[in-house]
Amino acid sequence: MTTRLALRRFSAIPLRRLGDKRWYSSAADGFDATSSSSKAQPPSEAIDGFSVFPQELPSNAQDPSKDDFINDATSPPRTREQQMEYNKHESLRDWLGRQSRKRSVDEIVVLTGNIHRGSEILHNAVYNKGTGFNHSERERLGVRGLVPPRFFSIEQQAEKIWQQQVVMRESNAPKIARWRHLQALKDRNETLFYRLLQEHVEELAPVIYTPTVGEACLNYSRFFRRARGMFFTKDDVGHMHSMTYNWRGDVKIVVVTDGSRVLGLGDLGAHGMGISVGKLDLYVAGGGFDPQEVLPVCLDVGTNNKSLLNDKWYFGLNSQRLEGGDYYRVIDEFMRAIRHRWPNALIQFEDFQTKHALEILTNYRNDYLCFNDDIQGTAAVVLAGVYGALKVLGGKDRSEIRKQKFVMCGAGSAGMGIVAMLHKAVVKSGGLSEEEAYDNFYIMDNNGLITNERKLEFPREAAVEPFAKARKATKELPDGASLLDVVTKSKCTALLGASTVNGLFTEDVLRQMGEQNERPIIFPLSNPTSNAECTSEEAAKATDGRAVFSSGSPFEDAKGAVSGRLMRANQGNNLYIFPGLGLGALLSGAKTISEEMLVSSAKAISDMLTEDQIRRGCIFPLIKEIRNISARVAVRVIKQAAEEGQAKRSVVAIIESDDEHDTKLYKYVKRAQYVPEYRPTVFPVEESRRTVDDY
Ligand SMILES: NC(=O)c1ccc[n+]([C@@H]2O[C@H](COP(=O)([O-])OP(=O)(O)OC[C@H]3O[C@@H](n4cnc5c(N)ncnc54)[C@H](O)[C@@H]3O)[C@@H](O)[C@H]2O)c1
Ligand SMILES: O=C(O)C[C@H](O)C(=O)O
Ligand SMILES: [Mg+2]
Repeated sequence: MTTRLALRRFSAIPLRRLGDKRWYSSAADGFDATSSSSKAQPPSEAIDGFSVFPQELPSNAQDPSKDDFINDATSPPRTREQQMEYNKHESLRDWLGRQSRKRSVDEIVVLTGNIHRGSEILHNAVYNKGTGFNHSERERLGVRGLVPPRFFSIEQQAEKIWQQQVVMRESNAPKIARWRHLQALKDRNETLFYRLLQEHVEELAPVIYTPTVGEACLNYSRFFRRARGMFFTKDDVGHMHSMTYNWRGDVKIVVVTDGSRVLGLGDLGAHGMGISVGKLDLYVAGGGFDPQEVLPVCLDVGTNNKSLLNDKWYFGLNSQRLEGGDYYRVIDEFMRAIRHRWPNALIQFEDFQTKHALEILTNYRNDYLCFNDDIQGTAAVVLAGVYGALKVLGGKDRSEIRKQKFVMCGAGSAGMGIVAMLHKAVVKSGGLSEEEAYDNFYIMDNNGLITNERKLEFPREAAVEPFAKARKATKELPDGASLLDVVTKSKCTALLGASTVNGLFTEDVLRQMGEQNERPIIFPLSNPTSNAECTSEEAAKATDGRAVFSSGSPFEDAKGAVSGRLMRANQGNNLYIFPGLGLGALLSGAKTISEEMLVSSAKAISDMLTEDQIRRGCIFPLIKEIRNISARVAVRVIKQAAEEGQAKRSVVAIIESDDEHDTKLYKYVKRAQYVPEYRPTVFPVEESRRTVDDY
């Protein structure tokens, strides 16, 4: 305390950004910052005349509405342009010298929070830059001699790691080996990891996310190296509030799973952590969230997966899943704990089994900033895909959705989320009543076609009920009718799969789709690849390349067997939605996620398609554009929030400012996106006494 007071009196640097961090000083400076002794010396008496002063590393993801976004030259480089400039130089002298030979400084700020010096910095993935520490940082942080002598910029480092990935790709190394290579990088240098991911997102998304993340989740206990995220278990009930304080820093976004339905792989218990981590990697690389502000969570409420329970290395609780009230108590305490600690954080529910997913969403969606990715994110990406497909089909506008007849294979959280949103879109397109619009949908589950004769289990199948009621069983299409019969007799135009059943779209079924449609819409959405209802090759072969194809996991474009026509293999994965939706929701200041925000996200995506892409059969913009796609989605979400009266004043002011507000909002969002750039750790402030040549 006394030390702090001393600091306050003697330091030329304002303390306002210190927060509750302990400040740090090295022994070399002649006093121990952590001591409460009144003998502590003020920084101005540090032996080399410079104070060593802790602050948080400045993020370059900013609240762009704040005035202090633009720095003056004597505060740490915060904007990404300033940080990039700083990082080009091998020492402070070099950096300052280039700015102005006459520049003088008073203090040196060491921006490494309350962590220690030397090897501890090198072993901290947040601060570590490896060979990227410039000479001044090496000196000040006590890492001189602990890293190889030569300085490499982040661009050079990224190029080196990328070359290793290319070698692995070219030597057909398993994707999981590439996943491990990247996780190891993340464990030692997060900034470089995200830099690489951002630069090569098209090739690396399938490595760190779907489908490879599925394989990683299957073996997560064995792959475990370094703790990531937070686990809350059933044994933590009563302690969750306090546990959230074990997590450092501010959190803007939480992805939480209970591991009960990981992709199409079923109950993977505590291994579900892998999916939360993978989603958040895309929030960072694709959405522009600061990696310091994301929190992956796995709720370990047990598992019913026998092989995990019998696996002596399984790292989750060795017990059966909680059910009923006990289960919902865990969820509720978790939700309250998060809100108590980080009141503005967005919570994404991920991979909860269908029997709980809808109920959890219903319980919290009106009071918390939250959404379910599998129900809502998936629905929005499929709606975007259908709008994109209408363009490829030459439709004149979105209202043509009402002419489509959909067969949905899978009546789980994904399938029912999709049809609920498509049904609303059909009704909104005009011309059909709610009742009439149900006729555009045929829902199937493992027992075949679902009709009014089906006995539904409530509340689990409540979402199915209106579709079931409206589909009267007939002699032609009785309850339980087969997929081939349903496809043939319904004359459907679109075949969607969220069934988890690999090969469900058989050659007969695909061929029939091709016979009854000039351009059949075929979406095998189940993940990972091993669960897809069909491959791109199968769809292209059976339809001679005419299908408008989109799968949950990535496939290669494929050629029709007769004409050799190239069929575009789009990837219809909710990765197009969640990063931008989250970004928009948080930047707008919204308190809840509305259905209309999701619909706006879908429209934003299909609006981005270019004529050339449409000609080539693309129904989504390219994944390599994901940061811009996310920014476009965020703009629509912000505007929707404003329309609902949910947006904060500063963004409403932009919207009301003039006709150019879309461009302004876009810039606003882009400025808020974090860019993986090394954050300066050592920085001079206050021009007064010393000149550059003094150090
Ligand atoms: N592409 C994406 O972005 C995305 C998003 C979410 C979910 N998914 C995938 O969707 C799949 C389903 O997820 P869920 O949460 O709804 O799972 P779920 O297990 O709750 O639902 C699966 C449904 O498929 C039905 N089904 C099983 N066999 C069938 C068959 N032979 N014919 C027709 N239906 C059959 C089941 O009865 C059930 O209704 C998963 O593989 C998941 O990875 C993809
Ligand atoms: O995780 C994905 O790739 C998409 C989706 O959330 C799923 O559960 O399959
Ligand atoms: Mg999911």
